[in-house]
Amino acid sequence: MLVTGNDILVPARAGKYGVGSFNTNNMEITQAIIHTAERLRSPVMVQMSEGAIKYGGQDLANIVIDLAERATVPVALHLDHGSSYESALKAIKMGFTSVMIDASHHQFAENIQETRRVVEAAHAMGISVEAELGRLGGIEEHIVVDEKDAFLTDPEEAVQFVEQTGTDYLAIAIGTSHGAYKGKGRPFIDHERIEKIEKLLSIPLVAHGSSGVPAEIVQRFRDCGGEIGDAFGIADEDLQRATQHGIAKVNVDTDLRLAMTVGVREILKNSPKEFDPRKIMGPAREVMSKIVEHKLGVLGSVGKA
Ligand SMILES: O=C(COP(=O)(O)O)N(O)CCCOP(=O)(O)O
Ligand SMILES: [Zn+2]
Repeated sequence: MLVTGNDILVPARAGKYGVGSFNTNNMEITQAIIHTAERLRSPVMVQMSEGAIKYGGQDLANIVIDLAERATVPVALHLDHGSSYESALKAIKMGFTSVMIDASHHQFAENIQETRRVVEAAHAMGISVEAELGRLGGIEEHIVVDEKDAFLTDPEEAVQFVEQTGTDYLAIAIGTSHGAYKGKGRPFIDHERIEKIEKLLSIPLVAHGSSGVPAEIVQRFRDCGGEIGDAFGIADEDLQRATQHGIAKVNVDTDLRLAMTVGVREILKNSPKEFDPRKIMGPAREVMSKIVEHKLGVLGSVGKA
């Protein structure tokens, strides 16, 4: 059933498990997310960035909404990284049941002001809101301590921010970063910071940049002609620890991008005569479903619906 983000994330925070929030850009990605969640009796969030909305528009949103409405588990449609009040309202008009206003690149006061505007409008329409404080940035050994802190979320500021905006859930910067290159080996995650914020805030916390970039998928990507550098993602153990301390929404996009591409490349490489889209996108959907299944297992949401 199609529900709001709060309907899914408030129980997740209370139950100390994470909910995967997977980006979609087409039908097959959407099916892999929702059908796998149904099979595993797991709540799930499907998110579209502004880039996905530009690419697929209401057509893609309607695919998500239709699958979500018919799903036997709770599904929310979430705007990922909404860049303005107007973008958030447009998404709500399109049928989104959760919206992010990402004003984290503004000064603290402006972030509060912009976020509060969206919260007031969204709440008037029964839609829940994600905001962001702090800035995602990979943490590398060479970044000195004070620079590192400039990126990461300040726990005391987070309390003020939530009190003054009324946001339903908060994306915090804890050392993760978007994309396939999150730091050598096992990227740094500031668990102490998460645990400080957990003690101060009772709302669901959000981790962006949480793809695991599994070595097996990276190798398959290379083996079928893909070119990728030293790619590393967030360790399963780090995600599991974070979900025990307030992280309830976990963003994953890169893993599904890699999985879909591996599925397509392997078919095109191994079956050069193939040009039936169902025989190309179908296997890609399978590779993605396996990634979703693994993630839901890591986050502990299996059987929670
Ligand atoms: O946190 C994440 C993804 O993290 P990941 O790269 O670790 O999967 N996201 O919010 C996904 C952002 C996708 O935006 P766009 O469609 O504009 O490229
Ligand atoms: Zn993000």
